[in-house]
Amino acid sequence: MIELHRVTKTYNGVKALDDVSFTVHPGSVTGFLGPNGAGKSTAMRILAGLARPTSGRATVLGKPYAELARPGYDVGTLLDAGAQHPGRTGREVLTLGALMLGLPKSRVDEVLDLVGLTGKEAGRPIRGYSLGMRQRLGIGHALLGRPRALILDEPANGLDPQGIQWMRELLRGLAASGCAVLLSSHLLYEVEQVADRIVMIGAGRVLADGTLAELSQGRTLEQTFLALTSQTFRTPA
Ligand SMILES: Nc1ncnc2c1ncn2[C@@H]1O[C@H](COP(=O)(O)OP(=O)(O)OP(=O)(O)O)[C@@H](O)[C@H]1O
Repeated sequence: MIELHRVTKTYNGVKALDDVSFTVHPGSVTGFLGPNGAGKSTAMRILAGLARPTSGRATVLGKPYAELARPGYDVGTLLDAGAQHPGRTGREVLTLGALMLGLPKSRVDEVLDLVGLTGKEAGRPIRGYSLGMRQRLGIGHALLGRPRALILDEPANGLDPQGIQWMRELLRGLAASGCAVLLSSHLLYEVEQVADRIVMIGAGRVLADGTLAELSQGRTLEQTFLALTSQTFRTPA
């Protein structure tokens, strides 16, 4: 379970998150949607222990990230696919991750296979990777410890249609095995295909939280999104 309970985050007096609560249950893919600057990354960074809430509580499997005894086994995160050192190879990144978790080297090959990176690609420095390859590597890194919760910030960016279909099946499979998946994206059609629940935020506040059917009521997710978020845009003076 991934949970935010009444989380507020203030940067220099500006509320990036304002009393935000939602829950991602085991066995579900929850799409986390909102316009640019709505607060999605801030919420995910707080859940991953990279930022502190100004008030409220953020937990994964019942505990704040910093209190998890085995974080790499409990939660996998992909917050910025570009965050790896460009001089490292994909295999080196995964091997370092596996070493940190005490996993055998064979797990690196399993994960490469899972995310569809070939041995040749894995042996190349990341600076030569396409965005889609970086995303695949980042997803693989998040999955190394077979975590029970996944926090993925825009993982579909840069994936080609086959890659998007692959990710859809991967995330559905992970949810079917009991994983709680929180997935932010601006690709509304894709979210519609993969998510069973949606949390929509705008200007730091939760605008909607429910199943796709509850939110859409016969409309597309895009129509629902535009209707709900239009009030959160500021009109230029
Ligand atoms: N470190 C920071 N310092 C100051 N303000 C910040 C910081 N991080 C985020 N913000 C502000 O918090 C608000 C929410 O930003 P955030 O990156 O969480 O939005 P987002 O929904 O992830 O946007 P996007 O879809 O563009 O990635 C924005 O107004 C942003 O400028």
